[in-house]
Amino acid sequence: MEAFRIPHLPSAAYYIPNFITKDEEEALLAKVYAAPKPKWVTLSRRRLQNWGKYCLTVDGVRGVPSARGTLLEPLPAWLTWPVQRLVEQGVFPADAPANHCLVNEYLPGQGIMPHEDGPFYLPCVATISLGSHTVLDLYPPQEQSHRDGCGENGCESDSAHARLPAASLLLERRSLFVQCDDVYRSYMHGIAERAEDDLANTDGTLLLPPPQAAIQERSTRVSLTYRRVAKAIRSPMLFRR
Ligand SMILES: O=C(O)CCC(=O)C(=O)O
Ligand SMILES: [Fe+2]
Repeated sequence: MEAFRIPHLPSAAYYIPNFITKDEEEALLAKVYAAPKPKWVTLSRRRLQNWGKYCLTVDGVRGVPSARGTLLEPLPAWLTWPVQRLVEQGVFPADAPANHCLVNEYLPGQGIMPHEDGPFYLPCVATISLGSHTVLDLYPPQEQSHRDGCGENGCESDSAHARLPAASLLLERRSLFVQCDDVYRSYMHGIAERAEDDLANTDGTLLLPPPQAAIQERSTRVSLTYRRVAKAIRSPMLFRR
């Protein structure tokens, strides 16, 4: 992985262009869009699918995260081969592979507020981009008191937008982006709500290689974000009284 390390950032962020082939991208997108309608959670700025884990409410039914714990269910087969490739690539160890995947869909003009993914997961997230590039902004650490609401993707911050990103990274379609350890724990990441990106005019450092044209129009992007749930309970039976 060292060969793919992004310079000028703390330990550690990595970028691998063309991590998957065009055929693999097409097959993954077909599966994402073949998922049953109720699998989609529609938020104001994007839609998402949650695979591999679910949480219990105090009543013991599926629902939002709670102190009762996180339960794991196996990832479907179509989301499993990338898990294996991430192990082969050295992103996750073979004895602790990714066991959870959030699938995000962004239409042009949509994004995600600056946030951190939080202690729910081991400090490493691997993102495969499908269908479109995007530009991901990384924001340097800030005071605890500025952290706002917490939800499915971690803790968000409105105030981070007011600051300049430490880096803006071009994530091409079919690429892999990995953030671990210090970057995972202390930086926030977000995607500005834009329909196009002016790659000649970013606030922070832009990841090379530069594309042919400075203005890149976004199309619909689907991201597969693989993580490992830190502490999971494997059997719902534990919750029966
Ligand atoms: O779509 C992306 O690349 C970022 C998604 C993200 O930050 C998340 O799911 O927590
Ligand atoms: Fe995130």
